Amino acid sequence: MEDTRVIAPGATREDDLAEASIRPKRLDDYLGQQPVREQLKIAIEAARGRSEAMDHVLIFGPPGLGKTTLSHVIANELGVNLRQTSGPVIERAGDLAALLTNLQPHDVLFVDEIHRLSPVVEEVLYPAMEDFQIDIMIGEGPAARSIKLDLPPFTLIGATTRAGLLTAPLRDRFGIVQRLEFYSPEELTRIVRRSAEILGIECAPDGAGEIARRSRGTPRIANRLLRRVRDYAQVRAGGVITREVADLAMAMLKVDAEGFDQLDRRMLQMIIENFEGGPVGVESLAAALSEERGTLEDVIEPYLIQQGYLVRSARGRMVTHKAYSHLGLKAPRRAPTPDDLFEP
Ligand SMILES: Nc1ncnc2c1ncn2[C@@H]1O[C@H](COP(=O)(O)OP(=O)(O)OP(=O)(O)O)[C@@H](O)[C@H]1O
Ligand SMILES: [Mg+2]
Repeated sequence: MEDTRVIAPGATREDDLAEASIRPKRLDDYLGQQPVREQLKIAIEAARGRSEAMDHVLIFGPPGLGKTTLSHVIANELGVNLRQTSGPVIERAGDLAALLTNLQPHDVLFVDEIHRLSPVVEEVLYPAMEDFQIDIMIGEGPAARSIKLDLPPFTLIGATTRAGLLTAPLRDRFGIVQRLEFYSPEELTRIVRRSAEILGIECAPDGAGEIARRSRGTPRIANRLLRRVRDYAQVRAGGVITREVADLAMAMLKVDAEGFDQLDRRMLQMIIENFEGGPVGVESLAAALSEERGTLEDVIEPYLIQQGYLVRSARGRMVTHKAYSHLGLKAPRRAPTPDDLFEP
């Protein structure tokens, strides 16, 4: 996903290049996500101890929280190879068969955007995950027949932005399901300080804290803001990132005190001004903002909801008092609730 917002959680090409050196490779460098790390540590050790392939893992969470990173970390810790592919790339059952039959025993097959697998490919995946077997068709027409192939035992790691997008039978076949949460400012501070050290950036603790607080709970954004603030510090402030320098740089980038940018604010403002604070359906909102529905649901909303600026109900999205005050607006005496739609 190419995006020009400085706080867009999706990866840009610049991110990919810059991230190569700072992306954690071991579990010890994968900061935060304590419960996830603890459970995986045990699963990894157990699999290694038994010399078996580890159970299949499903990782879900908003963009930029570390799904791809964690998959690589798992393979590294298991001491196996990782093959990477993604849901939309596997077009035919044969593509998947080729990937699976080329794995070494205990290897990791990482399928990004696993919710976008085609139904036909998904069917092939079920017996592969369950019994390490696939049925493939040989030949065409009347001579066609299906043969069973044994696969090396492997670990499938699937990543998706929302678990709800997966079909139930696929989801049920993962022994380990992990949800990544937004990072706390403290965790992000540690991530910023680690990245600064690797990149040789001089960053005072309060400077790192300021960057962390404005990173929407997302390591990818934290690392990107670090690079932008570094540029600013270098050109305007003698190279050292202090809190004041971070503040000035962020003002220039139009990232506000909560880490929201114009799109976040536009969305909250739109709900308030055009939809009386909500509830408004996601489709109407997407149309009004000229954004894709998926972008709102996967990228913009999760953090606004987690931070309590927005609530999602069956009737649509509503802003909270917090949103009014953040935008410097006076909230109606009672912020609307779904009950308002019913006659007394
Ligand atoms: N727990 C972590 N500790 C330190 N850095 C992290 C952590 N998680 C992620 N990062 C950093 O954030 C960057 C983005 O993470 P990653 O690419 O794994 O996100 P993702 O969840 O796969 O995103 P997408 O949904 O866009 O694929 C990584 O390159 C890495 O440097
Ligand atoms: Mg990823």
